[in-house]
Amino acid sequence: MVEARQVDVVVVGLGVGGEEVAGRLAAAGLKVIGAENRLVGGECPYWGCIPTKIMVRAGNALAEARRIPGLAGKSTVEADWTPVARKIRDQATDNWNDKVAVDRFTGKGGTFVRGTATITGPGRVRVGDEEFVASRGVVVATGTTAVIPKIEGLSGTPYWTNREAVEAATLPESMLVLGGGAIGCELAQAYARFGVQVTVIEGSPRLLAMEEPESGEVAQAALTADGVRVLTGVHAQKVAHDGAFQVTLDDGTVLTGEKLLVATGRAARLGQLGLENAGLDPSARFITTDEWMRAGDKIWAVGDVTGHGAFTHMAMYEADIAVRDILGQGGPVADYRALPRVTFLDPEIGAVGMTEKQARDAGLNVRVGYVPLNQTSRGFIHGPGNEGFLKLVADHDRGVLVGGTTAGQSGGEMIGAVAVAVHAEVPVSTLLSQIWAYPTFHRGLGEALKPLA
Ligand SMILES: Cc1cc2nc3c(=O)[nH]c(=O)nc-3n(C[C@H](O)[C@H](O)[C@H](O)COP(=O)(O)OP(=O)(O)OC[C@H]3O[C@@H](n4cnc5c(N)ncnc54)[C@H](O)[C@@H]3O)c2cc1C
Ligand SMILES: NC(=O)c1ccc[n+]([C@@H]2O[C@H](COP(=O)([O-])OP(=O)(O)OC[C@H]3O[C@@H](n4cnc5c(N)ncnc54)[C@H](O)[C@@H]3O)[C@@H](O)[C@H]2O)c1
Repeated sequence: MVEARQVDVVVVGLGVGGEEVAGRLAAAGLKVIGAENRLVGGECPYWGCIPTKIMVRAGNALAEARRIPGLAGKSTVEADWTPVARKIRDQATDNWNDKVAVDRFTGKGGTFVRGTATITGPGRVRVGDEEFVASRGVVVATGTTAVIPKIEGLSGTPYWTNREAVEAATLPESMLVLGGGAIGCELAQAYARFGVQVTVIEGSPRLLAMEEPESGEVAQAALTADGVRVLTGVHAQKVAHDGAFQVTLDDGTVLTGEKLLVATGRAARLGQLGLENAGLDPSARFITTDEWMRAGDKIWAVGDVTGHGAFTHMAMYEADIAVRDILGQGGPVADYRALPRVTFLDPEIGAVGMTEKQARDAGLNVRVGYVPLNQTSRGFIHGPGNEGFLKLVADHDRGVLVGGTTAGQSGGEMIGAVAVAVHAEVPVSTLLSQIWAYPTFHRGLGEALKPLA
């Protein structure tokens, strides 16, 4: 072991959040060590958001072409995965090579260290043979990895997680998907649109269990329309693999599939990080932070690892707060009231803030506005492909929106308007006096607002 190097900050994990923190601090002139044991950029560019949205975009193009009959003539669609896999490999991920990202960081003046970092004391981090002492502190941004449930026979089989599903150069004939959350649903629809026979097995009574019940219904209808078999309220009891997978459910049904995708959630792996050496609890599910992303003395945490929502925009948001704190720049602190999220199905399901149930459970005087998209002018014009709804949740006592869902064509774009209203606490009365362009999808928000007056 060589003598410990004195630096200003060590960032552990250079995924979305860590890369942002490390790059900005280095650009500001601090002596920054960025440690990453896999690829700089993290899950989002290599196995998450970007490649999966390339798949979704391609699948949506196929679906739209298949809507031409009855709308505009005839179409013959022949799906081909090759350009999708090529774009992911050659353009999006550089064949899973992070040289560009490493250069981006070192170009800002940061020092990059490849390897697994562990915290050895307050402000101290070891990576391989090197030890660093950070005078300002350590930022933990180690993200999450796929949870693999304890199901008899599963371990040891060649099951897939999102990583293998993203890296696939060719598609299987069939795929069983364990878990009907965002990952399971998005990948199920994309694969199905390329001709894969997909079955989704979801343990809870509905898909997208964290969102509005109506969102789960829309997701289930959309997947079913694409030929996906959706099973809810059932659990896998046993998994076997003999070239193909057999999954036995708790009701005795046996399902077979060429591949098995495990998409049953993600977890922060805190046990191996040495958090106890910095006074933090390594057995916790997530790292607890205050409004400045401080987890303790001279230690910050940002991104998935804080448990505030596993989204790239959350990692970027928290990174910005930690950077401002470390540089003493002040500004707004963390505020999670208007957290937006989009499940990239067709139809897209945008959501922000509280669901109706969350608002009721919080004891608010709730009013709800709801409009099916196909009952709006634009929905009528657009069909086929006009499934979805707009739902707004208001705190009637304060006269503001606390949440909303925009499911439908451009649902992920529409949610922006609701997010502004929730974030800025625009009075419902002000929103009701707004002019909404005709005939847009978002004009339906004006209708959904009416019962909230
Ligand atoms: C299939 C999929 C699709 C997704 N789609 C979206 C989407 O459309 N929109 C969206 O907002 N979010 C999406 N997400 C979530 C998004 O990818 C994550 O929220 C985001 O990557 C979190 O960033 P992070 O920096 O917290 O963690 P990560 O990106 O996971 O980065 C953490 C990094 O730390 C490294 N690391 C861990 N431990 C150590 C250690 N001890 N030493 C050194 N390095 C370490 C890891 O290798 C990793 O590179 C998706 C996720 C998945 C899996
Ligand atoms: N578009 C996006 O922003 C996007 C896309 C993908 C992922 N993500 C992020 O990644 C996170 C992880 O995604 P995910 O889909 O893996 O997790 P998730 O927590 O959203 O969904 C996992 C689902 O698996 C089910 N489940 C758990 N164990 C099961 C079992 N043994 N059998 C059957 N079902 C089981 C759960 O009931 C749940 O519905 C998301 O919560 C989200 O924050 C975001």
